[in-house]
Amino acid sequence: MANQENLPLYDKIWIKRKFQRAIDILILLLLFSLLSFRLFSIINNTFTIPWLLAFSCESWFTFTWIVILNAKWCPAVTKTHPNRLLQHRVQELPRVDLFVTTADHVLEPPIITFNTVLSLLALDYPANKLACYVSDDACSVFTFYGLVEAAKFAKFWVPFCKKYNIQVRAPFRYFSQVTKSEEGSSEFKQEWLQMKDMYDNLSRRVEDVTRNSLSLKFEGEFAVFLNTEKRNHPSIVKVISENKDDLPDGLPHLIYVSREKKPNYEHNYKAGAMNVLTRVSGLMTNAPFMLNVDCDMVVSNPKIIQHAVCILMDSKKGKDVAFVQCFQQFYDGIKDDPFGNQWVAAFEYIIRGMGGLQGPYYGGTNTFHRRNAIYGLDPHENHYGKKGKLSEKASIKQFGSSNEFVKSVTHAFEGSDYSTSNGISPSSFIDSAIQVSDCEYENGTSWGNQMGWLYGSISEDVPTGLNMHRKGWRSECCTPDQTAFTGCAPGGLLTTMVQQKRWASGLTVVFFGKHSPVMGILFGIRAMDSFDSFCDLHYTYITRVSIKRAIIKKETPGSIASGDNADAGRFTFDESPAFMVGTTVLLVQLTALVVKIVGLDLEASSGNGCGLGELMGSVYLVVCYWPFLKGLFARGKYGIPLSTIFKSALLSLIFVHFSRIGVIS
Ligand SMILES: O=c1ccn([C@@H]2O[C@H](COP(=O)(O)OP(=O)(O)O[C@H]3O[C@H](CO)[C@@H](O)[C@H](O)[C@H]3O)[C@@H](O)[C@H]2O)c(=O)[nH]1
Ligand SMILES: [Mn+2]
Repeated sequence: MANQENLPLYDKIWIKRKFQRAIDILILLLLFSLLSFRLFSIINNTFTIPWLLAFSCESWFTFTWIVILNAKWCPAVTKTHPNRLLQHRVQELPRVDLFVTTADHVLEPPIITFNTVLSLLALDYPANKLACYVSDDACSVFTFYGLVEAAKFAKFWVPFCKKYNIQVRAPFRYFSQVTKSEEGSSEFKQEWLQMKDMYDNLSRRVEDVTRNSLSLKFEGEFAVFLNTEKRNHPSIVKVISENKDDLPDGLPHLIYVSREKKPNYEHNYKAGAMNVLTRVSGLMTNAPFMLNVDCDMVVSNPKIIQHAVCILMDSKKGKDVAFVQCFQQFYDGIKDDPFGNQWVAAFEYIIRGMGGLQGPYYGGTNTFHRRNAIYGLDPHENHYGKKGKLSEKASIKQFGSSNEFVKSVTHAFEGSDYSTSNGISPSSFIDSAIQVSDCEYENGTSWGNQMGWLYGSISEDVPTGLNMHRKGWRSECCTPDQTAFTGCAPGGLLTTMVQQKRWASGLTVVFFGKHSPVMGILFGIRAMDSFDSFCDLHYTYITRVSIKRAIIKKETPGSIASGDNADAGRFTFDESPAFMVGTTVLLVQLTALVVKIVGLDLEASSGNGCGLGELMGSVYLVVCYWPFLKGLFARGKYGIPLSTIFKSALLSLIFVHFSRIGVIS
């Protein structure tokens, strides 16, 4: 019998998809024939600008398709074995620091954030190995208040979840799924009612306080928030709760961090926040691994850390893994989502495909990182130690001027656990934590530049992940049967537009920036999206096939609407001109179909008319615009406003009129 100790903690299984390959090749052939058609057409025609644009865009699409094929064609899944981890290595289970970022208490209400935090505090993992750090870029007293209250509730909620092995540990998700305590022992029913009551109380209190700031007194621990402004305030670091006795079945530490902000100081968005959390946690708990989640993600598989740790701790394959990426999955998404916000195809094909190569890209959330990789080591240095010890001067230059922090980096490099087990608790590091959260701390250091989360783009995840792969690190997907994290996908057109626009502009910066993937195409699949959007825009413009996607990337709406939870699963409309385009396209297609069916097809006899191909094209487009078709007949916010329908009808009439004149003449 094999020695259990030597069994791998995870296996990688390559999967074959022959049918998919056949389809992929077919598409490639079609793309090639389109290109040759263009090339031959130039022989008979004059060279025009639209021809050039069409040809360049189609060449780009062909090129990206080839790159995508490369990524898709050796998909792999990882299979983790947490039981092996637990049977033999309980003593050695590593610490994991948990990071949550929030930046706006209006768009990201405290209730959402503290639910994320509660789902993390309730993870199935020894509580004394976990610490949860929340970065608040809004410096919001409401978020802080919510966390303080949530920590009190956690004392009851976490034991309840563990006792009854509840799987969904974010209370708002749990209570929306289990709305009655009908099943289980009478003891369970009683405790369920208590929990529900406490949770309802908690959310009501936090909501009341958020709505009416007067009821909150700026005393005691809240005093520091008096006179702070979102973009102008000193660093605030507060240990909300502490597992002082180092109990595995206690609660993880909970720490609130709001880094210093000053006008005229670049704060570097989420990347800046992540680097501050990295330093504060380095001082306080210094876990070798760090999990980062956005405040709108919740854990839906309480054993996820065990799975991820299997990958990171595997003695053979795990050594050169810098990060483990869990997929983003969504609750309450739109059924048959017209925007593709749930990324189903992307995960299933592209990301799994990359899993068989150097690994998936870093998605920005739901990711476990290796601290030493974030600190800039490459896999070789991590394994064999850094060549020659860094002099004190060099370390300060690289990591900043906190001696305490530099000391913690040395410990991290040596792989030694030095903090709480020696009886030193997080609260003894408050002063140094405040120091490393200051605006000026990073001046002249390597933070955001060669190491940590990289600056220069609002899509910090792309350059940060690329940089890891460039250094030779691998990454792995972690997809246990039970979904690891769930979040809320944008539901409406507006939220989608804002997100896509931000991604496109962020990615464009990456594409042309310092860490540009142009040098390493294979690493750059995601950043290529930026160029895609550029080509999409021009291409849709020339062909007028689907102006919808072009519009999504053109518009610049003012604010992020995050509150479309109420509309979960439904497509909503308003008076925005953005909807006019889709409605017009739909009406034109419908008119074409009616004309064909009723037999008003004047030009058919001239041999110039519409055949089966065009008919199928129109039907296909109508299917693509299904949500709009439903919108034509629905009323209220789920229906297209009458004024929009009227304007679109006018536009399509004009369009149809001129097309017919064009054809007849
Ligand atoms: O100055 C900032 C801006 C944002 N955030 C936080 O960063 C996260 C992501 O920001 P969000 O505005 O929600 O962006 P999304 O487009 O929803 O996020 C996706 O895209 C981002 C950029 O590519 C990634 O960082 C995210 O992880 C990924 O989920 C949220 O928790 C924010 O609170 C900050 O902490 N500080
Ligand atoms: Mn988000």
